[in-house]
Amino acid sequence: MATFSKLAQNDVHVAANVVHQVNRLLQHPPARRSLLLLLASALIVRTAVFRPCGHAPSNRSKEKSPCIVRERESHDSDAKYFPVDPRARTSNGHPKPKSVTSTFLHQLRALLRIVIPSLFTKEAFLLIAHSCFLVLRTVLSVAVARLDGKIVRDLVSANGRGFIRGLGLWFALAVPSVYTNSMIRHLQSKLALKFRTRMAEYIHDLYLSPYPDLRYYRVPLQGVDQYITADVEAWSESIAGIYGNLMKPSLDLLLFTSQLARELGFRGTVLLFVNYYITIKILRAVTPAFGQLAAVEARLEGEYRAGVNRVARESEEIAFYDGGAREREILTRVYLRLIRHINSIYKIRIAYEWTEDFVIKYLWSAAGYGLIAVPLLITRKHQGGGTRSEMDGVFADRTETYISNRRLLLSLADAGGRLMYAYKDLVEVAGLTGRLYTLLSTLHHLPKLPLALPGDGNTFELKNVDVRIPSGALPSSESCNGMNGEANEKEAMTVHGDSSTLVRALSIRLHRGMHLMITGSNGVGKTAVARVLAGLWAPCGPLASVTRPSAEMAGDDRRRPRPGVFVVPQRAYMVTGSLLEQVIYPQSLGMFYAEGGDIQELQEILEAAHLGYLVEREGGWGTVKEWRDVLSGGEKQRMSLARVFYHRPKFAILDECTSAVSSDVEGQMYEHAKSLDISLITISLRSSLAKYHTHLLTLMGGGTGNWTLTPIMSSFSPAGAAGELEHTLAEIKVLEKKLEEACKWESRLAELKRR
Ligand SMILES: Nc1ncnc2c1ncn2[C@@H]1O[C@H](COP(=O)(O)OP(=O)(O)OP(=O)(O)O)[C@@H](O)[C@H]1O
Repeated sequence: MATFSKLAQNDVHVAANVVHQVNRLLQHPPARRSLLLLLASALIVRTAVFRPCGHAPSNRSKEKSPCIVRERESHDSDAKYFPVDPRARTSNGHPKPKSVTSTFLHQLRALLRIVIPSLFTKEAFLLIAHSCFLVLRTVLSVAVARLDGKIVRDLVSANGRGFIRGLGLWFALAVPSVYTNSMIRHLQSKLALKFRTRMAEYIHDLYLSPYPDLRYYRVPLQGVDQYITADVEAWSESIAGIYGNLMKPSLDLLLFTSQLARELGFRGTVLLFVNYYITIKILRAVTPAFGQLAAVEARLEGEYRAGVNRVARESEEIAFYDGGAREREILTRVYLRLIRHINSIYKIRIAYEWTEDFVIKYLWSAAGYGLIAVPLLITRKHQGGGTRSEMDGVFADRTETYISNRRLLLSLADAGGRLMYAYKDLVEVAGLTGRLYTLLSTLHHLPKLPLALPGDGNTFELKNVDVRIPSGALPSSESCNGMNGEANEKEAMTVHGDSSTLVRALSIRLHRGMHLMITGSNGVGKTAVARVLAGLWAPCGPLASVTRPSAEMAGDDRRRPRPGVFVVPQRAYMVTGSLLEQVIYPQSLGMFYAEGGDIQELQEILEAAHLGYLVEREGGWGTVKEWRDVLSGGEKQRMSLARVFYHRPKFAILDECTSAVSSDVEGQMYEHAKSLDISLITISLRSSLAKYHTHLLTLMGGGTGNWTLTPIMSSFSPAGAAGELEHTLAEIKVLEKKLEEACKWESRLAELKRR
């Protein structure tokens, strides 16, 4: 115990001695106070920021959810910070990278609002802590420079005690110095991660918006995955780094210059600033457009990544076609374009880095020698003469001044170098900022879909709807007009023009219990009608209106809500996850169990979809596989139907989703859906399906936009209904042929008139 207390006393003594010596070293009370203040704040920050690994929160449920679904109002109000600036894009729609301009500052401000929403956030706190450590590091650097001079002075004047004391202080200063350096690195990484999380959450909220009128549908940006993954990461890292990279050398420059100015006098200080000016002029002249180069590199990376993703996604089809060589050729071309660009950046960098090295390392050092020589050679020349000990003292003083100033000048050169690197980084950040801004402004200005009119909740109605192909561009030119008044008129989707109208003035009204089959030849616009019904495409036309059935909340007889509309697309989609999650999609596993999930019910649903064997074959409900590859085409389609049985929507839109299923199984599934009180809207060319429907919508095509809606009489025999459908399809073909001929005659007539 006595030993411990002695050791403790020793520690206290050593610490007191260190503080005393540092105080003496700094000499100036304000500098001393600020150093102590910074050390204290460093310790507080250390405790607040470093959470020991063993101190994980005991109650996981108390953890903040990583997903913030933003309020609708904040989505809308944020849009004003992201105006679409056409000058920020190139002709092919890609963002035009910027140098450090006002556009960059505007874009940066808009993005920083997202990652640091207020001063009372953890991000702001981390930034302040980071700044404190940066200031502390500069103060410590000055102290080290002064101490360096002092140690050499003691050595030259053979002061053994002073030399030993200086060495002790050297180690004492090393402790806060290394601590400060590691904290700066740690805080920078933490800041980058925080920025990334904020930005990723914000983008996820916009990209996969839960609001029906903001629903994600084909963002008109090529390689959107590159923007969301690599660009967000690179931007966060760069922004967190650039702050330290700019602030630290700027602080160093200020502090070292002020320290040096005291030694160099007026003439030396002016020369120092002339040196800065010349350096900036030279380096600005040789700095290439790094921002533009970085943005082009990110775009080419995105194209290469998209190519690899496409091959992975469509691997089986490519293998069937034996298209490996062709795909390799395409990928190689994209890859070589990327590599050529990176190589050209390297080449451009050589000249820049050569100049930068020469100016910062050699020119600055030479200028430094010159500046140090000014007081030594000129100002103090007249100080010669005196006794030997006086001369020794003068030499010791000069050596101390020389060593301190040389260290300060070397640090100054280093700070200058880092500032130049930071400038280069800043220009690169400008490119990334431009790309992220483009993504966010595009997401904020995606054309909103007009909301459906509230009906009685059980009716599906289209009135005077023109079905047109949307351009997918941002709202700028002509738009669909007339839907739900002026507000929607402005916001509705843009269109290519009249030739894009697939169906004109479509009016259909479906009640529960009615089943509609939509037919017509390929490319006539059947799926387009489904898109308008589902709300993915805007209905066009001056008097257009849509009434959609509403969802039914869970009640006594139902554990889960019943959607108004559920669409099964042509291409079966399998989600990442277990077999169970395939059936309940888009519901989550958590929701399934929260509603008292019933596995027996799921098994019955699979039986109804003729997939009862699947659970045993695949090793249970929890099996996770790449279902897209594991299930056959027909199985995937039956799984899609199983989802319909699980959710039991009021209306199900089935877009040719049973084409790979045998007719008898298809029929049984249709009957089962009807027995669950689901009204069917089927898109199909299979005449055998007509018998399960009450109405037939036939799209004429041929550019006319015409359509017919006829009831399928229940008194008809199935064979009769099928016969009627075949007859209709044959008639459509004849009409289409006639229309084609009419077009030819029209152009011939026009030609004759011209003559
Ligand atoms: N996003 C789009 N951009 C441009 N054109 C589109 C778009 N979507 C559909 N089209 C065009 O609209 C037309 C109708 O397409 P749709 O998918 O509705 O046809 P369909 O009747 O369902 O055909 P199929 O029977 O072959 O499935 C087609 O000519 C198609 O090329």
